[in-house]
Amino acid sequence: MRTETTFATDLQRKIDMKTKPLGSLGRIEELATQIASLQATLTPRMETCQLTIFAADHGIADEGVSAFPKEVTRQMVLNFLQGGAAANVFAKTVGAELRVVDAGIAGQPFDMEGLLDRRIAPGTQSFLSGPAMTQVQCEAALEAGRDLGVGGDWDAVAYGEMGIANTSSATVLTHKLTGAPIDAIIGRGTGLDDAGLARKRDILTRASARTGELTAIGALCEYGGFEIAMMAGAMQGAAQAGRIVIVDGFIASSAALVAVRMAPEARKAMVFAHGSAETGHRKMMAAMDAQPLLQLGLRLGEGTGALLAWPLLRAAADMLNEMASFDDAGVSEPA
Ligand SMILES: Cc1cc2ncn([C@H]3O[C@H](COP(=O)(O)O)[C@@H](O)[C@H]3O)c2cc1C
Ligand SMILES: O=C(O)c1cccnc1
Repeated sequence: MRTETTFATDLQRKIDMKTKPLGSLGRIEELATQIASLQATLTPRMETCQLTIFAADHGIADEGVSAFPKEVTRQMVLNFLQGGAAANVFAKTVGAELRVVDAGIAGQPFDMEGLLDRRIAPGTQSFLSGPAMTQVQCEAALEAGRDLGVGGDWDAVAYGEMGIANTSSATVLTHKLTGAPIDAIIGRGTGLDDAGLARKRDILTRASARTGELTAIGALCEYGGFEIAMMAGAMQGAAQAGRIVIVDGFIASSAALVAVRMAPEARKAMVFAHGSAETGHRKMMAAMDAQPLLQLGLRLGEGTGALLAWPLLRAAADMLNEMASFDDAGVSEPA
């Protein structure tokens, strides 16, 4: 049996013998190394990708922390099901599958084809005055996520979200899990003006003062959302199944942070797609020692950035599998 070190040496040698100057494919070489190591093969498969969008509502939305009303969560889910959102369009562009999960949208359950029902409750409670969810709800959301993450036969999975006010959840979660001040993490989300941002800052500061230091699951119960908890569970499940997890922007990264704090091994499966325009995203990246692949100024969520990064993963695997070596091509090695 191949030991871990000979595998790593063989893999590096395979990359270095390709017809290119040493290291000249930069981050693509790093990606190839990550993918091949995760799949434990020198010929990894990276052909199929599925994006799951988790949708849920947030009690904290009623405090006026978003530029948009709560109903938009539900309206956007209809838009996903009709194929009209940015995530639908990009999924088509890059050849990825898309599915949508109701993790806890406010109001009555939908009865619509194409929507997976994993509803925990019709939205969380406002975390200004008490926990967003009970421990039982939190564990149910994590478990439903793990099930969804483990299932399927995709080479890579991407996770996105829809939930008005979920940048507020992501902000307080990151504050609690990294210790970075709220001020260094908070942003305008869907586009708050100065007065709106001041209000969001006040609400989140007061909400965060309710509790002291928290464990990852404790922070998730207090300040999370059902879509964030389910996403964190899905990331753990997919990582456990040895599948690449493409992490989207600000909200998805807060779920990744929760997942990694609960199960550090999950980090190995994660590829961070892009640097969100929401400033606090940098704190999350630093906390997970991650360098996002793309810088596109995105601040949408839905998994849009994750989808755009998917072709880079395919390119990395194709490089390993299809590119000629100096020997194959009869190209001279460096003098
Ligand atoms: C039309 C529309 C489509 C979206 N798609 C994703 N988001 C993004 O914005 C929300 C988070 O920002 P905040 O915390 O400021 O509410 C989430 O639903 C996120 O997915 C959207 C927001 C809107 C308005
Ligand atoms: O980066 C993101 O995922 C993001 C930022 C702002 C609003 N919604 C999503």
